[in-house]
Amino acid sequence: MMREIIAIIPASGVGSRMNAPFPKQYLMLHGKTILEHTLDCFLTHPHIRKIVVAVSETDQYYPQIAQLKSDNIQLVFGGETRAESVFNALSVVDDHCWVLVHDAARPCLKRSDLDKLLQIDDPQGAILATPAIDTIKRANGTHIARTEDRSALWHALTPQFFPAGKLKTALNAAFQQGFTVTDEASAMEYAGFHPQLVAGRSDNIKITRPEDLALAEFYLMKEGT
Ligand SMILES: Nc1ccn([C@@H]2O[C@H](COP(=O)(O)OP(=O)(O)OP(=O)(O)O)[C@@H](O)[C@H]2O)c(=O)n1
Ligand SMILES: C[C@](O)(CO)[C@H](O)COP(=O)(O)O
Repeated sequence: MMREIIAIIPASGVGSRMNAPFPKQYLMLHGKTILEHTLDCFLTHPHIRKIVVAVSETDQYYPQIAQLKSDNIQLVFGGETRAESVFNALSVVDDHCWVLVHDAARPCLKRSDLDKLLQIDDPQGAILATPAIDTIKRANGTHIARTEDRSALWHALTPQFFPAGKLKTALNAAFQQGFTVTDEASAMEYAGFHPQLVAGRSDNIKITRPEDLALAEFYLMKEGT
């Protein structure tokens, strides 16, 4: 049976680490906003029925937001945290659907990675991730406490792919218990699930700091899916 797949794009952050005059998702790269680049991957996918974008109430009057309105894009208001923005987006998604949650700040996602994730039919869900390639240190203040065994450590990326009803319940439980959720998988883990790790491309970067812009511009220029 074909699953009904909805994309959720949390795009309500302020981008404080970017130190830009406005939220980083509205910065332009190659003539488009970062948000538009991110949406392209989902708007052109035949198996994604709808895209829910969580935007902030203060940004709702941006001209770029007005241009977003289309038949398969629905806007909701984000929350104080990324997790709350995702939860608000889930409120307009039926429980039986599957949701692909992807950061607006990750515009370099390739269709090949999206398709890899969509092939997973694991009831515990799945996330794109890349294995740690640097030596990882645990800090004690400004000094090294110890070196971690990186053989089983992965960097979580997005999209993260879950049954909508399970994710809603997991996020709600995490909020109720005051558990800090920095990605959807951590809420699902808190609920006792063990989502699958799907190896993704390392160029699926999250634009976070000013130095990330030039790299994203390069990756977006590169051909290939
Ligand atoms: N309350 C929030 C916070 C973040 N996000 C979104 O979550 C994604 C990843 O978050 P991050 O990179 O941390 O973005 P910001 O929170 O905007 O950045 P910063 O932490 O530097 O302020 C971004 O697309 C951001 O817009 C969101 O929808 N709602
Ligand atoms: C969801 C995420 O991109 C996975 O690595 C990351 O947790 C977002 O963190 P941020 O501090 O909200 O950027």
